[in-house]
Amino acid sequence: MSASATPRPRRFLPTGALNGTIRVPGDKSISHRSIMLGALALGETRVTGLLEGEDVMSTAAAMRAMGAKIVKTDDGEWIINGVGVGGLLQPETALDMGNSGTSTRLLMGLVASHGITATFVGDASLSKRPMGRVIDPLSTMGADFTSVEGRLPLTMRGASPAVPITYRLPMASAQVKSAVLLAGLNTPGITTVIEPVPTRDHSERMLRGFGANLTVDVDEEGTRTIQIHGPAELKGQTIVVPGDPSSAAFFIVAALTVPGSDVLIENVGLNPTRAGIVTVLRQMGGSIEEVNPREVGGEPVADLRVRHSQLHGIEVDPEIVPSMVDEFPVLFVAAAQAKGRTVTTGLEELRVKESDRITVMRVALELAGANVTETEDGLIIDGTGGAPLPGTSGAHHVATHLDHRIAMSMAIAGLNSMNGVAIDDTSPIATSFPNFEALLASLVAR
Ligand SMILES: O=C(O)C1=C[C@@H](OP(=O)(O)O)[C@@H](O)[C@H](O)C1
Ligand SMILES: C=C(OP(=O)(O)O)C(=O)O
Repeated sequence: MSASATPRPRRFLPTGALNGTIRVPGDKSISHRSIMLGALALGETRVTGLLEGEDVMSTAAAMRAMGAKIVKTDDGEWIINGVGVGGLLQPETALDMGNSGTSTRLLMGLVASHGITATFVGDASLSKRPMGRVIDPLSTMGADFTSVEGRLPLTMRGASPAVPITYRLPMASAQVKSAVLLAGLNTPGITTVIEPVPTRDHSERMLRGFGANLTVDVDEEGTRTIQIHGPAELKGQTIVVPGDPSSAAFFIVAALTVPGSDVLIENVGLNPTRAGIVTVLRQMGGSIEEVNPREVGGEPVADLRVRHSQLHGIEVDPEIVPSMVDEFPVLFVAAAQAKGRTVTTGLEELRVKESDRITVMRVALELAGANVTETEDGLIIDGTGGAPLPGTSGAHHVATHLDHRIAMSMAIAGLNSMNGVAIDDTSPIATSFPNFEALLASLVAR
């Protein structure tokens, strides 16, 4: 059981209606990539709206350790001066990835085609997560790894020159796809990733935006073939990071489930490869209105007006899973308060996130009085029909296992409950959403 050095327990009490306007922080996936590509580009990259969560700061520290100059100005803009593709320096000490799978796997891709050696370390949660999924293709490209069973701590020696490969993804993972494409940046020739099931496409969009020669072909079955020509030359860009739909999801579910709520969430990224949660919650009867749709930083964005709604259970189509892979914990919270049964399948990837999100959410929701059955690849949830959940009682605390999404999901479960929901540790929330508790407080009537 993993816990922070100084855990911060908290009981999230019933709030009454949530009302007001909030703006969620920048998208975590886009923030990581803007720092990585800025650090590899020639010239200056300017980023506004960067998520300043711990995960993204781990990426920034690693890119600094490999030679990039990264500073934040007084007005909140981030300025990155890159080293150029091929120019990464050997880090003098181990790269501390904290809790961040995205930092680890994407940076392993970058190091794989540079002639440097790097050691990756992480916290107790990250040290349990499988890295074999990137070690396999990157070894074929010529990188060499030392690890115990493909887990952190791990040392890798990049290949120079690396060998271009054609790699068919064995699981739906944007991190694996991105690791191979990023390795392809400094690999002479054409590196190809074949993606049978589409996953978030921020890497492809941003690599093109920085000037890489990258093509995407989609066949009649929907299989995507992505090719990058290396070595690439990237040029510094100006980037505006849209708000994170994965962070917005907590407040969408809060507003839908707490009676009387009416909340406007501004600037939410709605890239179709990320917006599955909005589709599914609408299928469940949720009132989510898109206001002022527009484009920010090459990504579709809108403000979302969300009103309390009577939700009903559905069978969630497994095909939509990759476009909402991080939103299932909070979807389970919505399902626990819906009318009737919600069935989810095809969620095997949830078992290898910061925690096993299927088992951990089953245990957490049961502790809060919900009716949940665990299957091999999902949960079946019989909802209350809108009535408040009992909540956790006495000294019982939900165990979050160093997983920010478990902590935030169960915080939201507390808002429409009888006793509130007590959580063992809120500190992991800072990995992706440092002002989550402050934004929640701002929506509660005083
Ligand atoms: O590429 C990314 O930025 C991410 C991809 C997803 O992971 P997988 O690729 O492991 O599915 C997601 O869960 C993670 O939060 C961020
Ligand atoms: C899975 C997640 O992130 P990562 O893989 O970067 O740790 C997440 O943010 O839910």
